[in-house]
Amino acid sequence: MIGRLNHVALAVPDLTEAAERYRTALGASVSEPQPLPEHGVTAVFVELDNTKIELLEPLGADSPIAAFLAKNPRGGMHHVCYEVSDIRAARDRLVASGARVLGDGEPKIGAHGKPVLFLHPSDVFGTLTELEEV
Ligand SMILES: CC[C@H](C(=O)O)C(=O)SCCNC(=O)CCNC(=O)[C@H](O)C(C)(C)COP(=O)(O)OP(=O)(O)OC[C@H]1O[C@@H](n2cnc3c(N)ncnc32)[C@H](O)[C@@H]1OP(=O)(O)O
Ligand SMILES: [Co+2]
Repeated sequence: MIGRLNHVALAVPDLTEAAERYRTALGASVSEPQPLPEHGVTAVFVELDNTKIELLEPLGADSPIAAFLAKNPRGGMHHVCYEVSDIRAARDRLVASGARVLGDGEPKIGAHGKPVLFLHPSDVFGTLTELEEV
């Protein structure tokens, strides 16, 4: 069911500083900032040969990553994202296995313009897990 690793997301306290560090010290190709108000974050993507790194900073008062950054003020690994071909079938299979889907359970459009869902970290061994339909 799950396919490629689409991205690994890092929450950072300062997106501009993090993007610049990836560009200069790590020599990476980094996208321009992408505000995602419906998700409460601003994101950039670091393009790698085999996957992407998503750098995230909070956007707005109700950002879902604010509590994470309060606990991890220097930033930290926030979630992984796997690709699936049918996100509703994947959701239904995971819910049938006892996993909780966050939000109202309906896929939302993510940073890549594709439907995404999140599984509660407690149901996937402590790692917040995103699915993206490709
Ligand atoms: C979709 C656009 C973009 C894309 O790729 O396209 C993105 O990826 S946007 C990413 C930002 N959006 C989300 O993360 C949405 C899903 N996340 C959530 O709904 C929350 O972050 C949630 C529910 C996972 C945690 O919310 P919050 O931290 O406010 O709640 P708690 O503090 O009560 O935490 C509950 C429990 O979960 C543990 N936790 C929290 N965040 C993480 C994490 N990133 N990885 C692992 N575990 C996490 C937290 O420590 C608590 O554990 P407990 O043992 O109960 O103390
Ligand atoms: Co993501």
